[in-house]
Amino acid sequence: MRKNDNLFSQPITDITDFSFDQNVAQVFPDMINRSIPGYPLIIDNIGYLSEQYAQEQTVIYDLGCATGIATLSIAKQLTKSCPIIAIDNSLSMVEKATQYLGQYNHGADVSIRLDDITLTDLQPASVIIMNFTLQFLAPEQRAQMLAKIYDALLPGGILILSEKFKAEEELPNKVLIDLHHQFKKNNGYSDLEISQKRTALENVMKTDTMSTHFQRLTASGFTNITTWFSCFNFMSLIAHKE
Ligand SMILES: C[S@@+](CC[C@H](N)C(=O)[O-])C[C@H]1O[C@@H](n2cnc3c(N)ncnc32)[C@H](O)[C@@H]1O
Ligand SMILES: O=C(O)C(=O)C[C@]1(C(=O)O)C=C[C@@H](O)C=C1
Repeated sequence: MRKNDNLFSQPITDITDFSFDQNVAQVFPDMINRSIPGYPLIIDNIGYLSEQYAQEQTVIYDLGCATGIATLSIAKQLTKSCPIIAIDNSLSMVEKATQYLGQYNHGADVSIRLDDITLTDLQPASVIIMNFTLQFLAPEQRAQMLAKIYDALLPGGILILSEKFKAEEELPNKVLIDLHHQFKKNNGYSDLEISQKRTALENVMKTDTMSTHFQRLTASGFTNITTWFSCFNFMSLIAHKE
């Protein structure tokens, strides 16, 4: 049963920075489904794209796997013989992911690791997923992370990168934020919940513009960058290594 996210429903006098602690891990599936437009569609297609681009006997990474929702989608759709390695640096998330993946008889070789993705070495891989994870790294760590991913990818490999983004100009940005907030309201979040969570995220989730994403990926060597999903201020793209 999915636990309802009401973490920000009561007035909080001193709002602390958002972190992926036990409280968040408990309600995470509900939180992410009600917060990111098109999340189930993104998850389905991550599984589909992973199966399409996976190369036999190479690794598939899910970096910042949280409770393992994308990992499971990959595991369910994969017909190739590829180990799936899901990594997160939150113990509560890794515990949840282990429990969640354990409930399914998906038949894939999945390992879930507690590790910091900025510090861990990556093995040669054909598919690397970062589904709303890069945005939680410090901005100065992001180019280095992408360079490491690019180095680990085999020719023909792909990165699937999903992010919340900001528009270049103030008014378009406001339009996207308003639409997102309306989406959250339609999913049962109050104005107070929306604003308190926004404050909690302010210091820890610094979003980039689409042009920053494209430029940084291109500078790392990626080609044929395609935004395959976009709704309000959320997007998912696929970037190739030739
Ligand atoms: C928004 S969640 C990702 C959602 C998940 N990928 C999905 O598809 O449901 C971001 C995750 O990244 C993890 N994370 C943030 N920084 C990390 C780091 N340096 N190393 C490993 N995991 C990290 C957090 O613990 C959190 O679980
Ligand atoms: O809830 C919001 O307003 C968000 O910005 C969404 C977002 C994300 O983009 O990852 C932020 C934190 C939670 O992990 C779930 C969703």
